[in-house]
Order: sequence, then C-alpha cells, then structure tokens
Amino acid sequence: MSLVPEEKVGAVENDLGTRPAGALRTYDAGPFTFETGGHLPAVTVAYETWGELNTAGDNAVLVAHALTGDTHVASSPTDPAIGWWEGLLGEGRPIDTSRWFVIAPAMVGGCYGSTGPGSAAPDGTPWGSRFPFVTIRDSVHLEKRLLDHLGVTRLHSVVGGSMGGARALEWAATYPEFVRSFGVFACGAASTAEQIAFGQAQVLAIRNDPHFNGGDYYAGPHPEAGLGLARRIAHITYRTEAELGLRFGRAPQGAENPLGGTELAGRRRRTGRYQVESYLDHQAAKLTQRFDPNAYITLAEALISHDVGRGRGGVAAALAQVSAVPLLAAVDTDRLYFPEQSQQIADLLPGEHQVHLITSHIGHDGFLTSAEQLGRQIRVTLGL
Ligand SMILES: CC(=O)SCCNC(=O)CCNC(=O)[C@H](O)C(C)(C)COP(=O)(O)OP(=O)(O)OC[C@H]1O[C@@H](n2cnc3c(N)ncnc32)[C@H](O)[C@@H]1OP(=O)(O)O
Ligand SMILES: N[C@@H](CCO)C(=O)O
Repeated sequence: MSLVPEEKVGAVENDLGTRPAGALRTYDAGPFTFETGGHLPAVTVAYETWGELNTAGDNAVLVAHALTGDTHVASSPTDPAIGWWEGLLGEGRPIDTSRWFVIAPAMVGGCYGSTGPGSAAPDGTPWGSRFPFVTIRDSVHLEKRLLDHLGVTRLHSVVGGSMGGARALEWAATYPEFVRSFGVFACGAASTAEQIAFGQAQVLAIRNDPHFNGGDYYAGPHPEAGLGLARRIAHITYRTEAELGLRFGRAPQGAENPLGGTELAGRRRRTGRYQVESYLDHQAAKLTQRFDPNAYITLAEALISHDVGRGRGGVAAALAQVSAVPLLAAVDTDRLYFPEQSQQIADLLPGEHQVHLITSHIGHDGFLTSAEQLGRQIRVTLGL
C-alpha cells in the first residue's frame, strides 16, 4: 500500500518567499506543547518520501537533515534536483528506495516547509520573537506523529549526521520499541561546552545585528549581516586548518590586494581580501539567500540543547536503555564533533560497538562530502 498523502502538494510559503515545492508534502500535526513549555496551536511538518510503504508498515527509514539542511536528501522522479546525500539514497544505493520507504522531515523551527518563526501566527503575522524554544526531542515527537499518520508501524532505521545524528540518537532513546536500528554520524551524546560556545557566538551574531529587532524584523530589512557572520563562524568549524591552508593559503582573491585599502575619514580600511575571506563571504551570502535568521537561531539553540541524558538520569543511563542496533561514525579530522564523542556513545550503549571513521581532510562537513564511505556499513549494520 502507498500511504503517502497527496494533500497540499504545491508551492511552500516560508519567510524567504514562495519556492518550488518539488516533491515536498506537508502534514498538519495539530497543536503541540514544546518540552520547555511553549505552545503552538498548529504545527505543520513538511517532508519528502521515496519508495513505497509495505503492508506491514515496517520498511520505513527516516533520514534526518543537519543544521541548514532540508528534506531533499536525493533526487526523485518528482524532483530531479541533486540532494545532499545523493550517493546514499536511491534505487540500488545503500538506502535502496526499491526496498525501503524513506521519509525526510524538515525540522520544526526551520524554514524548509515545517512551521518555523517565519510562519504566520493566527493573527496573520510571522511568529518571530513569539516562536517557542525547540529541542531535538520536540522534533522527534513531531516526527513520530508524522510516521503514525503515514501508517509506519516500526522504523527499520533512522539515520543522520550532525544535528541529524542528534535526532537519530534521540529517536533511539525516546521510542526504543519503535526503532530497529539507528545511525549517528559526526555527533555525540550531548552538545559539549565548546559546541555550545561556538553556537552562542553564532546566535549572538544574529541577535546583535541592528536589523534583528528582537526577532520581529519581517516587515523590514532582515539581519542578514548577522546571519552571514554566524555562517562564517560555523563554516570555519565545519572545515579544517589543513583544508583551508591547502586550498587558499595566503593567496589574494584575484587581483585584490589584501594589504591595500582606502582612506576613510582619516582611518585606513582594508578592502582587498585573501582568497579564504572571499570564500567565507561567499558561504555567508549563499546562506543568507536561503535561510531565515530566526530559523537559524531556533535550530542552533535546539542543537545546543542536545543531551540524550536530559531527564533520563544522565547520558550513561539513557544509552544503557537503548535497544536498537547502532551504526556510529565520525570524520577523522572533525574538530567540532570529535571522534572521541562518537566513541563515548559506542562505549555506553549495550554491547560491543566500534566507531567507523570517514577519512577526509575536510573535517566535520565530511559526513556530507564523503558520505559514500559509509555505504557498505549502512547496508550491513543497519540491515539496509
Ligand atoms: C538550496 C537549498 O535548499 S540547499 C539545502 C541543502 N543544504 C544542506 O543540506 C546543507 C548541507 N550542505 C552543505 O553544508 C554544503 O553544501 C556542503 C558542505 C555539502 C558542501 O559545501 P560547498 O559550499 O558546496 O562546498 P565548498 O566548500 O567546496 O564551496 C564551494 C563554493 O565556494 C565557492 N568558492 C570557492 N573558492 C572561492 C573563493 N576564493 N571566493 C569565493 N567563492 C569561492 C565556489 O565557487 C563554490 O560556490 P557555489 O557553491 O556557489 O558553487
Ligand atoms: N554544513 C552542514 C553541516 C552542519 O553540521 C549544514 O550546514 O547543515
């Protein structure tokens, strides 16, 4: 049976305007009270699917996106655009869509179709500063509602990297009887002090933008400079010193003179850029074109909140209760989510587990750029 609902297929409204929906679908999850007490009278969960759900409803695989990711994991007949894990998902690929019914939900609080700060409140204006604090656990509860709606009786697997890995781990701890296997890539059991610190700098970059207006900026200019600065800080942590050095070194950007400048009011202002500065400017501009600053804050704070042990007697106690089969992986050069943090999960889960290393000189983003290295383990360990 195919339980993919056909309702609301079309363009999706978000703060960034109307964008083509492709294969995007939406589900009205109803009212929702968030873990820290906030409440929304109606929550929409946007998602894409691949493959067909079987009669038993137990061949489902959930793929969870990272911080700025979306539902478009891979191309499909209805949306041929290349996705962010194109090599892992599709017919004959490690997550074989001729066997598995794959669901990729957009996280609540974001800006890719699920309800977020840029969505309209009942008064017709964007939620903005009124949008509730979201946790990874909130997202998992809403994803469970979506799966129930679709007729999924058991998740064969849930996989994700970085914030997607946090969601996968939270799934295994929150719904142990519902999850058969899970894959956590480039993510630990709880956000570390350093991850919180980098996250805070990004959030403050946006909040301190003169256009932020407490989060209610939708009628005027958006805090794009702040979002761009947040992306620069984040992107540096997603890559390595070695990659940046090899790729850009101290080279100037084209004909620009990084040591040159113009005289402004008696003060010297440097205008020429190094290549690496131009690269970060480009990364910042790309994100400001596709992401809502409030959504960035909401998801960054959700990731900061990540702690699988919260309310469960701590990380060790929480992981001891997990019964699903794990696949743990880390990028060998990741300087944000260190392989040791994946090893901690492996050590605390029941049974013997190893951490599979993705080899990449890129760092954290290696779980996206070199994901194909996990293909064989995904098939074997997760039984896909
Ligand atoms: C439209 C959407 O909805 S996208 C939503 C999906 N997004 C996600 O899932 C987020 C996860 N993805 C990512 O974070 C990234 O895409 C990654 C990590 C997978 C790859 O990162 P990329 O930015 O593509 O790779 P990379 O670091 O090589 O940067 C390439 C870009 O830098 C540009 N660049 C390289 N050198 C320079 C320079 N000196 N000056 C300026 N720009 C430069 C390239 O021209 C290229 O630009 P383009 O992306 O506009 O084509
Ligand atoms: N670069 C990715 C990974 C973050 O963990 C993103 O923007 O989502």
